[in-house]
Parts: sequence; structure tokens; C-alpha cells
Amino acid sequence: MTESSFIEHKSFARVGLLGNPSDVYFGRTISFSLGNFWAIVRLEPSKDLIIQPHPTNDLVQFDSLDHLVGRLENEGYYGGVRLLMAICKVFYKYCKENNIELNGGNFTLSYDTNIPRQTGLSGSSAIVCAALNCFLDFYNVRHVIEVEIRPNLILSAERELGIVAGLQDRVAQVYGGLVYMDFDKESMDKLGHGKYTPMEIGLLPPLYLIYAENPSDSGKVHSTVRQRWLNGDEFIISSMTEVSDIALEGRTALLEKDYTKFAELMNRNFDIRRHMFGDDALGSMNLEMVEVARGVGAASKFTGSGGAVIAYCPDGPSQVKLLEDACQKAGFIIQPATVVPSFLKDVDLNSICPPVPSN
Ligand SMILES: Nc1ncnc2c1ncn2[C@@H]1O[C@H](COP(=O)(O)OP(=O)(O)O)[C@@H](O)[C@H]1O
Ligand SMILES: O=C(O)[C@H]1O[C@H](OP(=O)(O)O)[C@H](O)[C@@H](O)[C@@H]1O
Ligand SMILES: [Mg+2]
Repeated sequence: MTESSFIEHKSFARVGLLGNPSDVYFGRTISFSLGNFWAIVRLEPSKDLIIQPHPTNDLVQFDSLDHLVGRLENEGYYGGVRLLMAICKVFYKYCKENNIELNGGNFTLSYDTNIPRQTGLSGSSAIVCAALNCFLDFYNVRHVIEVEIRPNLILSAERELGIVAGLQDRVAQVYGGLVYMDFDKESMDKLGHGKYTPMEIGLLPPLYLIYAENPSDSGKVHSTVRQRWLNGDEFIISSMTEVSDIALEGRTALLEKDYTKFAELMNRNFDIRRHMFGDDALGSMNLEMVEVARGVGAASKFTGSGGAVIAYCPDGPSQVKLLEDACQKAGFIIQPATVVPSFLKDVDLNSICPPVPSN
């Protein structure tokens, strides 16, 4: 590689279509890579190793105290620099533990993103995934880092930072396209990852993304679902199984192009989430987005843990028009969801981990 060449990777937002959040609880999900928004990471060889702060997302210079406080209140303390640092660490340690040699020298990493924050569209993992892809090419190790393991690396980087998340987002971002995922405990324990099956994106009906320009998490209270699940709470465990089954049934519904069933499953998915988490934890604006869609007869559910909604209009264009009008009236943004086809190449699909040396 010459000094001036650079590597750039784009990772898209994702939609948890059916089955989420059971991915966090040994369940199943169907998710897709959403073309509407993306993050880009660029890696350039350089003398020193530099993580470049983003000019607006990692702001450290302000017009006034007022500006600084307003910024912190709206966007929080963190930007993307910590994500890039964390994936550097996780990648390095993984390669070291697996005797994967890293020859390539230093680099400068920079990023940009248009994924709205705090909308459950997986903005953080998109930045991490794009950085990981840059490393795979820069160090020429794509063939020795198994594609199934890559979502785990992305998740580990975020866990380093205390970001609570599951695997489905990262799987959709690594694979692209539409993916059916099964995180059953046996595979997770034995293989360390789930079973991921790409599906034909043409099976999806037209879908719409709804979100708020200024998401408010007012009313968001800390959810107790995880602790209750760990405590063996029967209601949470059986509800999580029901959510997981929705992905299984949804896969059949999509394969059979049974969109009436598909709409019913989307709604059921959200209703079970609402039962488990309660309205206070979901937040009033998030509930309103779902309800605005349902008000015109559309099926709707969260794309992730809240902030954006994915909707389907079983009655077609006239219903889409009603949905657009209702969203506009409520002050929500609505746009057709675009699905990005899978971008994995043979080198990714044939990737295998190097054997662990016996000593
Ligand atoms: N636009 C962004 N610019 C910089 N950092 C971001 C951006 N979006 C997300 N992050 C980083 O990812 C973390 C969590 O991302 P967030 O957008 O809140 O959730 P999600 O990834 O689920 O959409 C943030 O605390 C921040 O460190
Ligand atoms: O609750 C969910 O549906 C998802 O929540 C997280 O995604 P986020 O983008 O932060 O909302 C989590 O990472 C996923 O695994 C869950 O399915
Ligand atoms: Mg995230």
C-alpha cells in the first residue's frame, strides 16, 4: 500500500423486523440492513496512530457555556472516538489471542455518520462495524476472521464501553441484506455465535420508517426486564419465547408471501414488548409513533429498543398516504425503508478461524 492510499467502509443502520429483543435472550430475530442511513470509516496509513475526532459529533470547542450545556443535554457526553478506540483494542486482542499476525504499520482513522442518534437504528455499531471492515482489509485478515465471529467483536467493543446491546444489530450490519438469526443457547454456548441465514430481500413488502427529529426520552425509566429474566420470572421467560417464535413464524410467512400474517406478527411483537417493559420504560413519544401508524390500520413496531418505528401498510398506497398525513400531523418523519442487499464476498463467506495452536 502506498502512503496516500486509503480504505473506506460504509455500514448501514439496521431494522429489527421481527423477534427483537429476544436476540438478547437466546431467541430468534429477522433483521435487515437499512439503506436510508449509514456510517463511513476511513483508514489512511500514517506515521503515528491517530483517531480523528469528528468535527461535529466529537465537539470540544463551543461558542459559550450555554452552547456546551445544550449540546450535552441533547446529545450526551459521547461521540464516536471512544467507539473507534474500543474496536482497535478488541481487534488487536482478538488477533493476538488467535495468533493472527498484524503487519501494516500505523494508520489514521476518521468517521462520519448520518444515522440519527438514540433512535434504535444502531448508530454506534455501524461506526464500529465500518472500522472493523477497514482493519480486515488493511491487515489483509478477512479470510482468517470468520464472518460469524465479526458481530461478536463489534459487540465486545461496545461492551467495553458499557453500551448494553445484543447481537442482531451487528449481524445485520456484517451480513447486509435480510437475515434470519437463531441464537439458541446450545449454538451460543458451543459455537460462541448464533446461526445466521440470509434471506431473499425481494420477500419483503414495502416498509416505512418513522422517527422523530428530536427524540425525547422523557418518561424513559430503567427497564427491569433483564434482571427479571435472570431471576427466572415466568412471565418474562414465556413472553420472550413468544417473541422468539414470532421470528420463526415470520420467516415462514415471508417465504410464503403471507403478508396478512406478517402484519399480525409485527403487531404482536410490539404488544408483547409493551407488556413486558411497560409504558413508562418505552416512553410516550415512542408509543405515539406506534399508535399513529396503527391509527390508520398499519402494522407497526420498534426497529430496536425505541426511537424509530417500522410500519407496513397491508392496504397499499391509499393507506400509505393516510400514514404519511398522520405522521406529518404528529410531527414525525416518515420515509420508505430501503433494504441494502448483502455485500459479503467469497472471501468473507469462506473465512475460517486459524486453528488454535496446541501446546
Ligand atoms: N452520530 C454519532 N456521532 C458520534 N457518536 C455516535 C453517534 N451516534 C452514536 N454514537 C456513539 O454511540 C453511542 C450509542 O449510540 P446511540 O445512537 O445512542 O444508540 P444506537 O446505536 O442504539 O442508535 C453514543 O453514546 C456515542 O458514543
Ligand atoms: O430492544 C431491541 O429490540 C434491541 O435493542 C438494542 O438495539 P438498539 O439499537 O440499541 O435499540 C439491542 O442491541 C438489540 O440486540 C435489541 O434487539
Ligand atoms: Mg447502539
